[in-house]
Amino acid sequence: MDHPHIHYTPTPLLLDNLKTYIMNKPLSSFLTLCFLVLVYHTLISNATGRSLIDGILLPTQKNEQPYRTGYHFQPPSNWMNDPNGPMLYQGVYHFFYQYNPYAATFGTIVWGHAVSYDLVNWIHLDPAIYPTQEADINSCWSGSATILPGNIPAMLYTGSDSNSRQVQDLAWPKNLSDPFLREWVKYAGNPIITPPAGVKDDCFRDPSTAWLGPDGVWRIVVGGDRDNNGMAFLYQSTDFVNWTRYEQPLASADATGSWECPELFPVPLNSTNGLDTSAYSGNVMHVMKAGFEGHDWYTIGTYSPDRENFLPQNGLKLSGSTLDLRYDYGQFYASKSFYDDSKNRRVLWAWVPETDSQEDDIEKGWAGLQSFPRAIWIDGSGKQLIQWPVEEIESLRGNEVKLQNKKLTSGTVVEIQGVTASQADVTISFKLEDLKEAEVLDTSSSVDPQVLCTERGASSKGAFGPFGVLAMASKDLKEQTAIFFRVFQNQNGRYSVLMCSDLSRSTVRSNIDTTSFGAFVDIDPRYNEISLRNLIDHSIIESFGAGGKTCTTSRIYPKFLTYEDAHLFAFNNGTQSVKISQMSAWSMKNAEFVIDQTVKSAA
Ligand SMILES: OC[C@H]1O[C@@](CO)(OC[C@@]2(OC[C@@]3(O[C@H]4O[C@H](CO)[C@@H](O)[C@H](O)[C@H]4O)O[C@H](CO)[C@@H](O)[C@@H]3O)O[C@H](CO)[C@@H](O)[C@@H]2O)[C@@H](O)[C@@H]1O
Repeated sequence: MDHPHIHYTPTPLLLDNLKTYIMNKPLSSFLTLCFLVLVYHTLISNATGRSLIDGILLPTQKNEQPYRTGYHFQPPSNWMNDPNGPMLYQGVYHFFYQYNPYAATFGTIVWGHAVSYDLVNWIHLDPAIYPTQEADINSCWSGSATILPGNIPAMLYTGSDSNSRQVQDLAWPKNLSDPFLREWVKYAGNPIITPPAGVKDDCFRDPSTAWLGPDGVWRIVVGGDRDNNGMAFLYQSTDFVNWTRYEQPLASADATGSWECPELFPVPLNSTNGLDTSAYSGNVMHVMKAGFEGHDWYTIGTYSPDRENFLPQNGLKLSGSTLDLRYDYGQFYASKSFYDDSKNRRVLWAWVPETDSQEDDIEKGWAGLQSFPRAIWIDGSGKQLIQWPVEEIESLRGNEVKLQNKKLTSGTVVEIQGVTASQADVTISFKLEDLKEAEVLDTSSSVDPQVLCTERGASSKGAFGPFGVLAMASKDLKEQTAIFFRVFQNQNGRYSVLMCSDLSRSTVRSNIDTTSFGAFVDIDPRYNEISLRNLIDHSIIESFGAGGKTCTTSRIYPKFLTYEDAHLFAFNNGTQSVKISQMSAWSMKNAEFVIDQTVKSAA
C-alpha cells in the first residue's frame, strides 16, 4: 500500500494575526511583516524542511477552518478516531491513532503515528501500521502497546481480515535504535487470536496493554460480547505469541452490547502517582474500564492474578445501569492510558468525535480530535478517579488575567477580558454561603443528571445556580456555551452539586448535535469551594469540575467565524449571590505540529 499523502497546514492563529495587522497598519506593517515572515519561514523550514509558501497557498486557513484546534492533537487532515498504543520509549512519547488517510469519514483504517518530547508539541510521522496481511487487509483497528523485558515495545491490535472477521495481530518495531520507531514489522503468523466459539466475528476487538502476573504469565483483555452481553475476554500467554483464553471473562455486564477498548490497570491508594500495568501489591486497587453505549465506563475494584478475577468494590456490577462512573460525561470515547515512568504517572487519552454532520466533515476535510492528555489517579476517598491535564500544558500559557473576591449578584454577567477567548485555559472557584435557600430536589427516586441539565439549562433560574462561565460566546450572547453548577438540597437536608455543559445555545447553525451533558460532583458545598477549569480550544471545551472529579468534554461549532470575536464571561443566574474567590485565565499559544522530514508521503 502506498503511504497516504499528508498536507502541511500552518497554524491558523499566527497567519490571521498577521492579516489583521497588515489591514490596520498598512504602512508600518510592511517591515514588521517581512521580519515575521522571515522568522516564521526559518522556524518552519527548520522544523519541517518545507517552505512557508506551500502553507500560504493551501486553502485551509482560518475563515475556512474555524474549528481546527490550536493545542489539541489532530492530524493535518482526514478522519481520526481512537487513540492507540500510547507509550514512552527512549525519552520520546509515541501516540498512534485510528486514521483514514484518504477521507474525512470512517473507512479503511491505518495507525497514524506522531511523536513528542513533552505531550504538547508533536511531530507527525508516516502511518506505522497499515493493511498488508490477510489478517488485517480490511483495516488495522485499535490496540495497545506493551513494553516487554529488554525495553522492546510490542503492539497488539485488531485486524479486520479478508473475511471482515475481527482477529488480534502482533507487530513490533523494525529498528529499536530509532527512538521515533518509524517502521513496524508484523508477526508472520498473524492472527495470533481469533474469535472464540459463540462470539460473532464482528464483536471481538481492541486488545489491552498486557500485564505480567507474579507467575510470569502475560495477560490481556479483549472486548466483545456474547448474546449482547458485553465482556472483557481474558487471555494468557508465556511467550506473547501463543495466547490461551481463560474460561471466565475478567468482567462482563448484561445487555450492554459489545465492549470496546477494555483496560485493566492498577492505581496506588493515597497517591497521585501512576503504576506500571504489571505492578501488583497490597496497597493497590485496579480500574476496569470499557466502552459501550457510546461512553467509557469504569469501576474500581480488586484484581487477583491468583484467583484470576476482578471484584468491583462495594459489590457493584460493571454496567451502564448500576454503575454511574464515567471518565467523562461528554464526548470522550475509546480511551487508552499508559504508564509514564519518567514522571511516575498514568496518562489518559480519548477520542473526541465530531458532533456536526458528515457533510460538514467532508467540507472541513477532517474529523475527530483527541482530548488533551490527562494525568489520572484515585481520589483520596478511593471511590473514584481524578483527571487533570498533564502539567506540561502550562508551557502554552501566555498572559494571565486574575480576579479575586468578586461577588456575583443575581443576574450578573461579567466579561473576562484580556485573554484570547477562543484558545484559553480558565480556572475559577466559587464560594457559597448560607445554603439553606438552595433549591429542593426530591432524590427519593433516582435522578438523571443529564436530564436535569437539559431541563434546567443556563437560562433556568435557580437559587444557588446556575453559575459558572459562558465560553465561546458571541458579544451579543446569542451564541454561548454555558458550563455551570447548580446546588440542591434534598428532602433530608443533604446537599448535592450538579455540573452541566449546556450546549443548547452553542451555535445558531442547524444540523449540529447540541445535547447538553451533566453529572453530580462529589463535594459538600458547605465546606468546599466549587472549582471549574475549562480548556477552550476553538471547537472543543474540556471542563474539569472540583479539581477533576467530574469532567465533561463538549464539541461546539459557533457560527461567528472570526475567533477574535469570541468572548468569555462569568455569570450567575441564580437568585442568590455567589462569590468568585479566585479566577485565573490564560491565553493559550499554539502547540507545534510539524511533519517529520522523513515522511515519504509529504515529499
Ligand atoms: O476504528 C475502529 C476502532 O474503533 C472502535 C471504537 O471507537 O470501534 C468503532 C466502530 O465504529 C466506528 C463508526 O461508528 C460507530 O461506532 C462509534 C463508536 O463506537 C459510534 O460513536 C457511532 O455512532 C457508530 O456509528 O464510526 C463511523 C462514523 O461514526 C461509522 O461508520 C462506524 O461504524 O468501528 C467498527 C467498525 O465500524 C464498529 O464495530 C465499531 O463500533 C474500536 O472498537 C475499533 O477497534
